[in-house]
Amino acid sequence: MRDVELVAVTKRYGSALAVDGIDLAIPEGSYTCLLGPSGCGKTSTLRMIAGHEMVSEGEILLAGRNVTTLPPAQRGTAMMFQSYALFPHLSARDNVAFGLRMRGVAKAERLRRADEFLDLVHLGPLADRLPAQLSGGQQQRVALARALITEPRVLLLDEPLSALDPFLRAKMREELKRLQRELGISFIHVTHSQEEAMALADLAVVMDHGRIVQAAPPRQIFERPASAFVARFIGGHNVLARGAQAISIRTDRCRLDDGAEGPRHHGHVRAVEYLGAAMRIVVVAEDGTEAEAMLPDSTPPIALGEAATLTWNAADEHALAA
Ligand SMILES: Nc1ncnc2c1ncn2[C@@H]1O[C@H](COP(=O)(O)OP(=O)(O)OP(=O)(O)O)[C@@H](O)[C@H]1O
Repeated sequence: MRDVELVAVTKRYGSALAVDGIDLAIPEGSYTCLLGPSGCGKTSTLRMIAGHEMVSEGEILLAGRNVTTLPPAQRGTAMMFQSYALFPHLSARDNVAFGLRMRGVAKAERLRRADEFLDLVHLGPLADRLPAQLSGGQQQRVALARALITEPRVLLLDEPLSALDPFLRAKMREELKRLQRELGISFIHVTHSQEEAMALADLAVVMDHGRIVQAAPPRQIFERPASAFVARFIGGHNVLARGAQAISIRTDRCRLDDGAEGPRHHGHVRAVEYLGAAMRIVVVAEDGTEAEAMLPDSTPPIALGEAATLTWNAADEHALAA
């Protein structure tokens, strides 16, 4: 069973093509991240699934039902926006209960359910506070509870973590994953962050210019990027030429020349960064080709401008499609 299926979905704004005939199947109860550079069509795709944007061509199925022309409230989806859009004059509890008011649920039942969902996001004790009396992270939990109280089959999240500081972002990230697992519904999450997608996704969907360039579990994308674009975008890879063939090699598989057999990249050191658990160096060859390596933090100091040779095992090279 699939929670969401996109069939040849295209979105045009006037003559501008934002999403270009994409097919995508999202398995039941899974966490999907849509990622890619700015303008690649992530948000348009999410908004078409929600019904906030009509498709120009193609079909959208939710749990096997064709919802292409249905309004948002009849789709079984809920959306959590980047800006949380809470009502400033309503308490956290009333904000959460609001989702049910629109559906004609009686007041006592609404408030009881609102408390249940506030507990789910660990905000039970703050139910009476107004949004202005809550931190950004807490407001976001209220918004999350408000989206979840309608018991959607699919929760859509548009860059939900981008407004948070790095510490809170990591905490909320864990929280999102926990909720998705506990509720057993599908989350579809738009992000700019490769790291976020890696950490959260069962299925990571990399987009470029309105197309899906790879859709696979994060580990598979990292170990076998489909193209030079994906290898560069996902990070942690060097993309190098082998004659007419492009290959990728993980930067953590590169090491300083230790005399062992293997491909080599010789040049001088252009950058050295101490990253705590690792040291990142960039080596530029005579012809301008760059390669970087994540070296163990125990590596002896290397000076800028020094000659250096990187090497790796040929078996770790991955051939890229053109
Ligand atoms: N309402 C609109 N009218 C016209 N063009 C639009 C509209 N919304 C989006 N676009 C264009 O469609 C393309 C895809 O936009 P979309 O917002 O889906 O990309 P995105 O990947 O979510 O980008 P970002 O990461 O910057 O939010 C872009 O070129 C954008 O300029």
